Amino acid sequence: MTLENLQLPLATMLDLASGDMDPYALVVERRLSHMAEAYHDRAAVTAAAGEDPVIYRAYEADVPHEASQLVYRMTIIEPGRIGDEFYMTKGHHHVVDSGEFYLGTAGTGAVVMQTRSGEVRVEEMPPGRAVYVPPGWAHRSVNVGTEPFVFLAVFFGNAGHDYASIERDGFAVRVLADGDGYRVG
Ligand SMILES: O=P(O)(O)OC[C@H]1O[C@](O)(CO)[C@@H](O)[C@@H]1O
Ligand SMILES: [Fe+2]
Repeated sequence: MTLENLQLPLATMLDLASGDMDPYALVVERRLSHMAEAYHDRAAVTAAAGEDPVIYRAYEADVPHEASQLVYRMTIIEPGRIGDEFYMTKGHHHVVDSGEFYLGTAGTGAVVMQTRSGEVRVEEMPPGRAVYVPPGWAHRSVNVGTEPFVFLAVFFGNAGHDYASIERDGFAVRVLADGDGYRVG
């Protein structure tokens, strides 16, 4: 066998508590201004706009975004709220319908999943809980706690990110503060 057409194996240190990776590339850093329309409390968006907080970021291993590849990332969602709505990711479908594997590693979070016909499921992702997002389900992760929420995601290299339908229609449910906890409203 020759190495000519073979990619070399890759090893990455993952700090499960902080989300740091080594080696890594910062592939996502989203501030409020990158997703202001996603939050329902417009006055709270305006109030936080000046500070324009970083809501989340993601580190990715050096895996090509191609078919047959498995891309892996650590995502860190900061604790915080815009009004009564917790910090969350923008959310997307995959361009090529394909599943995604999640593993909660620190903090307290949940993932909201929704089909194109409007069916919704919410799963909590405490450290050690794996959630499988099947093909055809849009997904948004939410930090419902007071510490950074960290999770590992693994998805196909050709999955792509389709933001348009979520930007247009949003998710059918929101994850909102409720006393010390949260409710899905
Ligand atoms: O692409 P969005 O919706 O901004 O969310 C980013 C997060 O979503 C994922 O792609 C998982 O679906 C994470 O790996 C990534 O960090
Ligand atoms: Fe995804």
